[in-house]
Amino acid sequence: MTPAARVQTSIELLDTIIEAARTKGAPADRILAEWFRNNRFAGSKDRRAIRELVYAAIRACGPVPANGRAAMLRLAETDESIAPLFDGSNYGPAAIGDGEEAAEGGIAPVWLSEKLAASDIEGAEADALLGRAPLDLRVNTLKAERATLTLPLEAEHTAAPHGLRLEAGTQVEQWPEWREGKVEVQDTGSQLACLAVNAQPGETIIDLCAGGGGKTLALAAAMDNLGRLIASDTDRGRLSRLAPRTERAGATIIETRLLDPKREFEALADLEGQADAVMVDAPCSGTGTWRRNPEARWRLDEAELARLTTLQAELLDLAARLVKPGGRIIYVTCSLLDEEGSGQFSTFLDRVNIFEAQDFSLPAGRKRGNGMRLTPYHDGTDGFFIACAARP
Ligand SMILES: C[S@@+](CC[C@H](N)C(=O)[O-])C[C@H]1O[C@@H](n2cnc3c(N)ncnc32)[C@H](O)[C@@H]1O
Repeated sequence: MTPAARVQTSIELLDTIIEAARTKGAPADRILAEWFRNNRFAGSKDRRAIRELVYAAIRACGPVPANGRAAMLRLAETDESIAPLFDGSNYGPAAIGDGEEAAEGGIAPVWLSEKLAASDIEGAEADALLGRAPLDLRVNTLKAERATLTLPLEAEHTAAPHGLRLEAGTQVEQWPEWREGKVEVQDTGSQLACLAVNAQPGETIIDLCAGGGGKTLALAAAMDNLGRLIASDTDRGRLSRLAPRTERAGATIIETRLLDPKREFEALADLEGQADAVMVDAPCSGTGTWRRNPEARWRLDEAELARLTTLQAELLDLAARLVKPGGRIIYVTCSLLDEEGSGQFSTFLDRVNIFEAQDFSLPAGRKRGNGMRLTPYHDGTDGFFIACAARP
């Protein structure tokens, strides 16, 4: 493909991504993967260039752009190699018209930037939300040790005790060490959230919103495969992805429970007042993970945020019913909005007043309200709020 054709293809893909964000359709990475699958004429260099252009254009725009062309013109304002490719050539984009407007820049739609600023995420902190995430691994201590593991590429140690860092895009899934379950792909922030659980061998721990089980696997390793570890979620598809991962990781103590939305307690009733720890890795706006899916900024609206904060409160209340006396709740959200993080957690402590905030220390992060905050800017991790509530 010519460089101009790559730009035009990226514009068309951006049109699809923008429309999907407006209508809560497929995420950008899936849209790109499908296009690459259906257009085999695009070679690996074309695919890499198109991916770069599409993500750079998404990052360059704050509010939802009118269309892909406006998004690409926004990128052209900072990347001078792009404007000359609007040359009207075969398969290339039409020449830039007089007074043609580029999309608006910024961190996010205005309402969301304001909410972030009110949560002290502005300036360099906000800019870093749209950086590029490295590839972090967790060494699975059920099968290997960071100190002795050799990998095909040299990796640096992260702040997490079993964490390693590689360049974004490293194809670890092709490594024997990944296939043998010695390493898992997991952001350092997620690893530190699991560390805050302080999971011990022999405990009963519920990972209430386990999804595909990234954190469940880290908890199983911390528990040294001893005790009970219940992974629950309302999403059958996500939860079903846990089984092959469990097998690869050699985790033997994980039980999965599929929950019914609004009737979550029913599937967990036998665990009422039984858990040493409940981890609530709550569904959230994901403002801390924009490095990976920057178009998520365009999917969120105030109604969706309100739905999420209500659900988070309900899940905290459910966790409170499951914890035994002397047990703990670990609340985790990959959002940096206080209303999903420190605000949500403080409101919970006031509402269910038998719980007390418990201090804990992590090798990264700073205190925020009754918990800790990790940010891409300060900690080089995804953005997280992590807090612990103890039941006396
Ligand atoms: C932040 S993700 C969890 C990620 C997962 N813990 C991991 O480390 O890979 C939030 C999860 O909450 C789940 N969820 C949404 N509503 C729920 C509910 N009512 N009860 C339990 N889980 C729910 C979603 O399906 C999603 O998998």
